[in-house]
Formats: sequence, C-alpha cells, structure tokens
Amino acid sequence: MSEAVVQVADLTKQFDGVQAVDGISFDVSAGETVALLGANGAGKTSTLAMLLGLLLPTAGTIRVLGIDVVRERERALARVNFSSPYVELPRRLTVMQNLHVFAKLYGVARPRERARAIAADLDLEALLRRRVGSLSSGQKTRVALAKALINAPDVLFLDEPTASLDPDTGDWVRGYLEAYQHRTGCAILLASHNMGEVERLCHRVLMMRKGRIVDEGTPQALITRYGRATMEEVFLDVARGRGHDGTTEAAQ
Ligand SMILES: Nc1ncnc2c1ncn2[C@@H]1O[C@H](COP(=O)(O)OP(=O)(O)OP(=O)(O)O)[C@@H](O)[C@H]1O
Repeated sequence: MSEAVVQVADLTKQFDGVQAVDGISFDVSAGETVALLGANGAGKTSTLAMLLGLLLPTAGTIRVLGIDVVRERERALARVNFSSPYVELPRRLTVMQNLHVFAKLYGVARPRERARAIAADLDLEALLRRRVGSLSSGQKTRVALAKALINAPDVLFLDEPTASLDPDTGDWVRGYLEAYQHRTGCAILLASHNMGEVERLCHRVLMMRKGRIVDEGTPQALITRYGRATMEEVFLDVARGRGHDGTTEAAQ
C-alpha cells in the first residue's frame, strides 16, 4: 500500500431535513480496495456522488489524487472513473458508440482502439453493435464496467459492480477487478450488498449507519471483533444497531 489517493474529512450532506452523510472521514490508498457497507439509506450512494463531484457537500473536504474535487472537479475526473447501476449509459447508442464516446470524453489517446481493447478484455465483442437499451441488465453492468475502465483510471468508484450478474459472470468480474488492480495499482472504493464480494475483494471495510462510519477494519478483523463467522452476520449486527460488544444502539 502507498499514499492516500482519496482523502475525505468531516464530509456531510443534508437534504432538506435528512442527514444523509454525517461528518465522515476516511482515506483510500493506491492499490487498496475499500468497501462502503451499510443498509439501504445509510449514505453510501450520497458519499460516492460527492466523491465524483456530482453532489455538493454541505460541509467537509474531499481530495482525490491531491485535487480538491469541489473546486476542481474536471481536473480530478480525468484520472477517475465510476460505474453505477443507477447511472444509465445512453440507451440509443450501440455499445461500441458508447465506449468510443466515453473514450473521447476522457481524452483517451486512440479512442477507437481503446474501446475495442477494453471490449475484448471484458468479453463484450459480440455485443459491440447492439444498442445499450436492448441489453439485459447483466450485459449492461459489464458495459458499464468497460466504460469505467476506458481511461485506465487511478481511482475507481464502483456502486454495486456485480449487480444483476449471474454467479458465474459475477465471479469472473471480481477476478478481473483483482487482476486489474494488481496490474495497475489503482485504488477502488466500492459500495456493495454482496458480502461474499466484500470478503473476497476488499482490504478494508467502512461500516456505515445513518450517515456515519460506525466501525471499520479488514473483513477478517471485523468478523473476529463481532464474534461472527461471516461479513453477512457482521452486516446484520451493524444494520440492526448491535455493537461488537453486544450492546444495542439505544444502550450505546
Ligand atoms: N436527492 C435526495 N433528496 C432527499 N433525500 C435524499 C436524496 N438522496 C438521498 N436521500 C436520502 O439520504 C439518505 C441516504 O441515501 P443514500 O442513497 O446515500 O443511501 P445508500 O446507503 O446508498 O442506500 P441504498 O443501499 O439503498 O442505495 C436516505 O435517507 C435517502 O432517502
């Protein structure tokens, strides 16, 4: 592990009356994969959206690759990318057109060649001429991942990277992400509800509840601390407000 490429301090987001993110701080280092975990509404997507400069924080600072994302979004984003099942790619464009357009948007050298190469890497060649709107959700997820890797980002934000994938394809994508990170040393921050995925891919886990980070550690350290057998069980403890010492939220 090396220097922190994502640095978040006292990050807060309020939507009228809702405290979506409540003063969280964390770092992600180059070569590290970190998970943001928490129940529906815990604040994961809001956090990722602020890191991408899509949502303005109410307070706090975010530096990605040393760049203040709120002030200099464009400069930071050239070396960053993301995929999310909630952000659809243009449906009327074919897979090839999408990858080509995004390669150009990210200022990639030889955009057409890069689009072809990443499509081959992710086994998408048979889909290149299909319109994105006609694809199954699992196929769309793989295209979204190809788009996320089009600029060979140093920092990758992934919201549910294997949502809608069948177990075989999901396993293949996880293996691909592991190998990709090994090769490039990129940092990955991901939100996932798949605890097997988190145990396999993530070096560190940030447990979120009601907008706060309530615990963190390696998957194994958390499993041991909560006296559980799997991350699934740790997740349930945190989501239900049970601390690692067995206390419930009201008593904490
Ligand atoms: N645009 C918005 N306006 C008002 N409230 C919002 C908005 N976006 C999110 N929220 C609220 O902020 C809180 C955090 O939502 P967020 O989407 O960040 O959670 P999440 O952890 O990503 O959940 P999920 O696992 O369901 O995707 C929720 O209470 C949600 O209702």
